[in-house]
Amino acid sequence: MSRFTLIETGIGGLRIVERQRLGDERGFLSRLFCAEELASAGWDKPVAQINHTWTQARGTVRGLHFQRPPHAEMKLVTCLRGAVWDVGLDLRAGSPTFLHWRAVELSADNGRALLIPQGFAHGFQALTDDCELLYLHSAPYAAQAEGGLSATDPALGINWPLPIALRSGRDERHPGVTPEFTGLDLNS
Ligand SMILES: Cc1cn([C@H]2C[C@H](O)[C@@H](COP(=O)(O)OP(=O)(O)O[C@H]3O[C@H](C)C(=O)[C@H](O)[C@H]3O)O2)c(=O)[nH]c1=O
Repeated sequence: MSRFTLIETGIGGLRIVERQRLGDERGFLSRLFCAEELASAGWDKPVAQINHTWTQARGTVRGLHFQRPPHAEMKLVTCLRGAVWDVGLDLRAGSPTFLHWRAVELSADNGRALLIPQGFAHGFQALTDDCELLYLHSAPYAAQAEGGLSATDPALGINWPLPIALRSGRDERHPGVTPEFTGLDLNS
């Protein structure tokens, strides 16, 4: 009996993962990850790296980040403290939903995760102070393959729910999409 319910987002492979919590008088147990159960969700590689971020201020935006092939990675993003508005953006070359994005609220209360396939950019906005996220990555960090797009690019039209309170200098300097950008070729 799977502990996960997968919800399609309308963008192929980008899925919301609802977790079943097993509660009792002490509290609950929740399964964060299961290779066997999430294979059907498209997580078909070992976990290569696990990251933990803390974002102090409500309104902060991190992203939009991606790794270029052959370092493209899947991410399973879960919020363990506070709440975030989490965005997956399809950058797959030739995808019928190229440059389309979906957002979902992840929170410590709802325990859900966003499963982000290879070829996507990821970003989020903190909806509360003191947000902590746990990231499972299917590929190791490869600084030389890192890419970023502007979270405020009008061509993407991401309607962040709050005024953007803070971004890193690097995130503020990410470019917008250009006509020359045809996406990430996952076969390269
Ligand atoms: C992603 C990553 C970064 N780093 C180093 C690179 C920088 O020296 C420092 C902070 O990196 P950055 O500002 O890119 O981190 P975030 O902006 O918090 O990126 C995070 O938020 C966005 C929304 C994401 O999708 C990233 O995957 C996630 O890591 O950690 C590492 O050492 N390992 C890593 O896996």
